[in-house]
Amino acid sequence: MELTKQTSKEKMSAEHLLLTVDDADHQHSNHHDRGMKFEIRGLRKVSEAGVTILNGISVDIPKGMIVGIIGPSGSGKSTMLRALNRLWEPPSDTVFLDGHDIVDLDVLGLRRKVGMLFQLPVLFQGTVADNIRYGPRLRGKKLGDEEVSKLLTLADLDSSFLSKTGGELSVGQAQRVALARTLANEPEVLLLDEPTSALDPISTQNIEDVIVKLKKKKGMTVVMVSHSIKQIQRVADVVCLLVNGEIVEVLKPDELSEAKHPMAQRFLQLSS
Ligand SMILES: Nc1ncnc2c1ncn2[C@@H]1O[C@H](COP(=O)(O)OP(=O)(O)OP(=O)(O)O)[C@@H](O)[C@H]1O
Repeated sequence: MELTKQTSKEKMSAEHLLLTVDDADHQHSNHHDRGMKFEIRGLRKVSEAGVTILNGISVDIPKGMIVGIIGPSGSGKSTMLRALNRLWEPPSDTVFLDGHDIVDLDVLGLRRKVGMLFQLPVLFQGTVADNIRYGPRLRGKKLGDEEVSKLLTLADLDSSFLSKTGGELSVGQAQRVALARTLANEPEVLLLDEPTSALDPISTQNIEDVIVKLKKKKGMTVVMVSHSIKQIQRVADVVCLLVNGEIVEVLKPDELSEAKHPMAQRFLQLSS
């Protein structure tokens, strides 16, 4: 994968950060039946108290890529992520999905296309199968047992989980059910807000494997907030460093040690 090389200063002053992808695997795969791109342009958020939370973020999130978002606590990572499916409503003309301003899209349709997974899974009452059938049922589609099992397999769980309830699952298993439930909506993009921070290393690896598989086999676009530099290095194709509501660096995972911004360097030193 080649990203257009820019100096840090050029990056900071660029109106937007354009990632040019030249990824042989990305371009020549036949499996890419999912994935949409986001363009974020000058995204700002100021709190009611006048505090700047996002300070004009501009970045492209290309189709079929895993984009990692890292940065210190309170830097605006979750706020940025939540703008992408309008859990926080961004201003018009700032977030575009395949060229469409997302505030003009039907919000439920947007959230089907742009699925989200949080730090802690919250399962609905009923069985695992009920949870997975929930989203499609809202659209009048009844998933058969085979389809439900396939979704479970995709999330690395076997059919023995179908009849279990939330209380019978570990947090890691529940997170995989939450992932299967999101995948039941056939999303094109996955937003992941620290999806493994409550999980043990094995469950973390399971989720990471599924995320990478979804990108490779389905061409899913993934935006992942993580506090773990190592995780981002394992999973992401490109990393955005967010400091004080601004993207100060866009790097390949193996270039993270070359981050120039002082806050970014400090964060990276403390995290590694
Ligand atoms: N609705 C809101 N009103 C006021 N302040 C907010 C609101 N939402 C977020 N903030 C503040 O904005 C800043 C960024 O929050 P955000 O949760 O996006 O950061 P983060 O980088 O995801 O942090 P963490 O890594 O701790 O989860 C924080 O200082 C937070 O307190």
